[in-house]
Amino acid sequence: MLSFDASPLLLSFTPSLTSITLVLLISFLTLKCLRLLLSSPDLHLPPSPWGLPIIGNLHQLGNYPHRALQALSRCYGPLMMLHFGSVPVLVVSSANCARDIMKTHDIIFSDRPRSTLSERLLYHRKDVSLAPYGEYWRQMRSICVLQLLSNKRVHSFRTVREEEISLLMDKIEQRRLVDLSSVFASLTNDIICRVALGRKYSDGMQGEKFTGLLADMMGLLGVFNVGDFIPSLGWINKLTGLEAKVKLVARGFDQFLDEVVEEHRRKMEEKSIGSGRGEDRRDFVDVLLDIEKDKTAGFALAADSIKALILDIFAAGTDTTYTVLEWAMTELLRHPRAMNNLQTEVREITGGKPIVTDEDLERMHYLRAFIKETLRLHPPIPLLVPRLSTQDVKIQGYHIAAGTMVITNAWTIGRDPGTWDQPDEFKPERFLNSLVDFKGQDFELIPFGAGRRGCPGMSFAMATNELVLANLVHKFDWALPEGQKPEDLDMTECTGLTIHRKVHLRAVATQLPS
Ligand code: HEM
Repeated sequence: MLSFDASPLLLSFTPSLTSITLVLLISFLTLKCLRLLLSSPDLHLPPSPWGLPIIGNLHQLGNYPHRALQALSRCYGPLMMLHFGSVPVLVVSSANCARDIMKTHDIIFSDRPRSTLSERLLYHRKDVSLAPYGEYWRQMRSICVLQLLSNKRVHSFRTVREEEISLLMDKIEQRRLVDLSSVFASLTNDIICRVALGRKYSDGMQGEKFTGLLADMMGLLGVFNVGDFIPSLGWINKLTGLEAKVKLVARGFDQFLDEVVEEHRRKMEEKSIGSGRGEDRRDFVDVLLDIEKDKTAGFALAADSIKALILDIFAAGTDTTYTVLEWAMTELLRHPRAMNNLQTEVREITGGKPIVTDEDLERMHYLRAFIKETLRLHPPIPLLVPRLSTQDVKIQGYHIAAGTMVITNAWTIGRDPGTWDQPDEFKPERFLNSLVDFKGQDFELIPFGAGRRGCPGMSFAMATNELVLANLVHKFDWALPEGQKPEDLDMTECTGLTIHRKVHLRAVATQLPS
């Protein structure tokens, strides 16, 4: 090791030289202090709860980070700076601050932080949700929107929705006591499978494998990966078997998707698409293979990108949609008056028709208000999807550095007493004479996020949610299983990325005389 003894040098200094050095040193320090003082407004950081060495604030998150962060924001305000290990994390907990991030400075906050586990599952960010902000993301997102999620495309899938909902009604008719959580999960899976892959994958060995893989993937996407925040602890995943599980699921899905793509290629070669199937019968994989083949999109769509897009649609679209249905039915069973209002509206508008259709939905204002209230109190992804700042910026006078991860607590924002009357009460009526919507313009209600990275699947999800709920209350009366009172209904949330019920929702259906 190098050592340096300064004393002989100091002794050799003449007095005048020493004083010059001293003056220089003092001036240097004064200048440094002045610079610090002058620049201090730029370094005005958001308030931070006290953290621990190495782990920072991780110990304060608990099992339900959206709730823990709400409690912290009550002490530290709507903009807090936390540290998850070594990563600075800005937590946003008010509509005004969310507007600053997702509207005023949207472009600065349009990137996503890296997540090792998700990257392995989603083809190293070749999907849309996790792709870094830039040209690749723009192209992938525009393919998803144009080919699958636009209003026009969503409308074109109406037959699929109607057929699947009709099958659901038949299932319920046969059962009486219904595990609503399970039937909603299979319904949303089946709908997405049909529009994305061209057929259902819910039966037989292949179906079992697919649903198992999907459940595993959703679980893994919600796992908190300590190595992303404390790199020195990355080895823990090897020890716990998490890394092996991620590899297994990623490989399993890759094989499954290879088979799906192969099946589509074969059919294309047999010319079954051009001749036998009409334009609107083509599924998402067909469209992606067309883009790959004729390169009209102006860029090459690689095989991994195709698989990543398909996987993204399942990861982003299934659990979220069924979670809304699950909480909506939970709240209906807890609030008989709301159930009565909804049934009255649906039955009046639908008249004697056997099923509710898309046209009827347009006039169902209570249904819309009811779903908004469900999304306000139970946003399926309460902390949205994290963003990453790409440059230094000032938000509400605070300095936010480039590379800061941003978490927006939609759950807390939805329960802000400054915005809502009796914010913890379930009152759909609050939306009846209100223009507030969840489309990303009103920051007090942002279950789908907002701005450039806002959810492109909103219309797709709402088309299913509205039609399912309307049909369920149109055809059946609903009650809790015998002996269970509405006030006793277990409301425990599960942990993870998408917050659905911990305990499956079961209810008794009684068919109305037609
Ligand atoms: C009720 C159902 C849904 C909810 C609550 C929901 C919520 C969200 C949220 C919070 C984000 C992040 C937004 C942001 O960063 O500002 C997001 C992104 C996304 N969602 Fe949804 N989503 C739902 C349904 C769907 C469906 C059905 C699909 C597709 C079939 C979908 C596809 C996507 C995609 C691809 C992204 C990534 C967008 C990007 O990063 O550019 N979502 N969603």
